[in-house]
Amino acid sequence: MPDLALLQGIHDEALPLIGQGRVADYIPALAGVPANRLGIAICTADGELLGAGDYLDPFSIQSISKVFSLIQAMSLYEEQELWSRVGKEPSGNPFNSLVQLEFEHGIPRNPFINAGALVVSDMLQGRLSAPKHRMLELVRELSGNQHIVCDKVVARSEYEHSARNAAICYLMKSFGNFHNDVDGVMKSYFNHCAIRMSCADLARAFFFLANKGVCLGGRRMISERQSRQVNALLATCGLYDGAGEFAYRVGMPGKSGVGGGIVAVVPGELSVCVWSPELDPSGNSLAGTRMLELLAKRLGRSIF
Ligand SMILES: NC(=O)CC[C@H](N)C(=O)O
Repeated sequence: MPDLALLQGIHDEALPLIGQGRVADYIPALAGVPANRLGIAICTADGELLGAGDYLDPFSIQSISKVFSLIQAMSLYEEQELWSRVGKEPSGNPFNSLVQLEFEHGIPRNPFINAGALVVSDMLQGRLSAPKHRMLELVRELSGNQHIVCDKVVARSEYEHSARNAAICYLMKSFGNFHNDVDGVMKSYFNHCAIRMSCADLARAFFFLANKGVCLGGRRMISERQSRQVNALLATCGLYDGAGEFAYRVGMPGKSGVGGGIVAVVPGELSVCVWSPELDPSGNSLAGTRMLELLAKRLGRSIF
């Protein structure tokens, strides 16, 4: 069982890695985040929360929001309709790559790269009257924290530097796989990415994937089968072109974001979130991955 001493030890061991990665700078508002932050929080099967380091500091969740968007789409669309517009395969390419999309006729490889999440956001736009608000409601319910908000400065900064994401949307539109106004969908997508949550919030929010689809508050968010499906996609596609390396080193379904957060789950046992803003070349938190690797090793856990 994880305890505070274990988490503190993992935190202290990863601390010297700070300085070896790079804070994301392609979104100017993110570049200003202090690089020396390091936090870890675990939510155990009985709902208890343990944390070490900066685990209560909110940060930009970025691509971690792609998991929340996917589960919204899974409850609004038939399985067949959803998966006819986005694939279930690892991309092996950077998260914001365009090349594969051209070859594959505008169908993104999976929902956890930008193209896939933008298609999912397009689908949500078609069914939800206030997508930004609904997302906040969802993360507040999942984490049990009513104070979670979106950072408008980060959302604006992303919008002002959105050429590549816009190109992805228009390329998909040219193939008939994007139906709504590009600007409107991108604004929702950036608002989702700019939500601020702490390791404690995210560890609690991902509890449902360790608990067969039922969240901490007791509500069923997705079916048990869907929960297994999401975990399978996270294990194969959650870390962009670093998914294989992450599976090898950590062995848990996980999702990273360029804000430096990574969430992971051991089904039936725990959900965990680590945060450290400096990233490796694939855009995954460098010290964060190390903390998860140490956790998996110390607890002797892996889904493989
Ligand atoms: N990998 C990420 O976290 C990317 C999310 C970021 N908001 C983007 O669209 O580029």
